[in-house]
Amino acid sequence: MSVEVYYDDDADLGLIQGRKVAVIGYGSQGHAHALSLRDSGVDVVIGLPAGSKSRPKAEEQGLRVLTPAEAAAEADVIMILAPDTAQRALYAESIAPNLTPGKAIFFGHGFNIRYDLIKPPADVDVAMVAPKGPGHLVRRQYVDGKGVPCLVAVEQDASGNAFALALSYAKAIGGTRAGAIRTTFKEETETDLFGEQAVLCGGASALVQTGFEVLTEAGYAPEVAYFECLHELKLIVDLMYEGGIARMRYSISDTAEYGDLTRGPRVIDARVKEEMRKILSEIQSGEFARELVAEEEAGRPNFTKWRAEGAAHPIEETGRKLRDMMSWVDRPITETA
Ligand SMILES: NC(=O)C1=CN([C@@H]2O[C@H](COP(=O)(O)OP(=O)(O)OC[C@H]3O[C@@H](n4cnc5c(N)ncnc54)[C@H](OP(=O)(O)O)[C@@H]3O)[C@@H](O)[C@H]2O)C=CC1
Ligand SMILES: CC[C@](O)(C(C)=O)C(=O)O
Ligand SMILES: [Mg+2]
Ligand SMILES: [Mg+2]
Repeated sequence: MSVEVYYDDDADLGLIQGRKVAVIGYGSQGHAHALSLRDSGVDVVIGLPAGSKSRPKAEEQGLRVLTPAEAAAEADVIMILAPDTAQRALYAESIAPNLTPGKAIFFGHGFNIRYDLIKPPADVDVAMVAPKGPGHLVRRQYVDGKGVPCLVAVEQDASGNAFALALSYAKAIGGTRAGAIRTTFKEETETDLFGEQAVLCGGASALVQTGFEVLTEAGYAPEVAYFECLHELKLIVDLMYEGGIARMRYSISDTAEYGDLTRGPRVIDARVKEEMRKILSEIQSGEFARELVAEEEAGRPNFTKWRAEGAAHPIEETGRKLRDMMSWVDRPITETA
């Protein structure tokens, strides 16, 4: 199945330049969208609660900051870039009363629409512009004259022009420089959750921690285990990123490649694949979303405990010491904020 990809020449920047955009939230994605929209000639206002710690950052960058309700009231296009778990209450309290007919509500991830946590009225456009990369990279690429590919979707086309407007927004943040792929809220949400849970974040973190534990419990030095299980992962992933798994295998030794081909499938075996399918079905059925919402409503008791346990894992202390020896690992991820 082929996808539709749109580039700069397919998008009319004038559409978004003719609207006032409220960016609600000024974190990883919010700062990247807001600064790049502004640099693309768009009239932007930031919506943040009164006590938000992001307020000084946005103000230092010369942006006008209002409350979410005030920003939504002023704007024609309201981009929601607050945490997914905060969006339902934010929408009910501050956005819905100001989402008047003819406006557009945009998202950076489809979670709250896909799981019916937010139900906009029928007379507004509902669309998504979701960069496929962390916000700080989105901003850095824009500044460098490049862009991060993004997904664009329309859930509700009240104006008849929602896709063109979303594409225009994607152009303003650099997305169509690299390519904007048309998708649906359902596809973006389900694949994004699956990717971060099974492979990118959950799968990779568990693989690294487990490998480190096996080596250190067998008596090997934590420093050596860190290099083998975490540090070198970036070097290997960079090769995959540049030329696929085949390119990575071309670069490594025959010894490593033979071990990869024979041992990899023993680590990620049929049981792991079955578990991945189960994780996907929990995403598709809404079970994961219900669990996340319940955890949030209960005040994050498990989330907080598991986050602290992860931060206390011995690999973190070893990593801190070793990274001090690496002068090139010194570019803070927040530097564009
Ligand atoms: N991180 C990423 O790179 C990606 C994120 N996305 C999506 O983008 C969206 C934003 O995620 P992300 O950028 O990671 O979020 P962050 O956690 O980095 O930032 C959230 C921002 O929202 C503010 N905020 C918190 N609560 C509220 C509220 N009630 N009303 C208004 N603002 C609030 C925070 O302020 P304070 O500083 O006060 O907490 C902060 O400025 C999510 O939908 C996410 O799934 C999509 C692709 C990649
Ligand atoms: C991989 C994590 C992510 O989906 C992302 C940066 O794309 C997220 O939700 O942060
Ligand atoms: Mg993602
Ligand atoms: Mg995600």
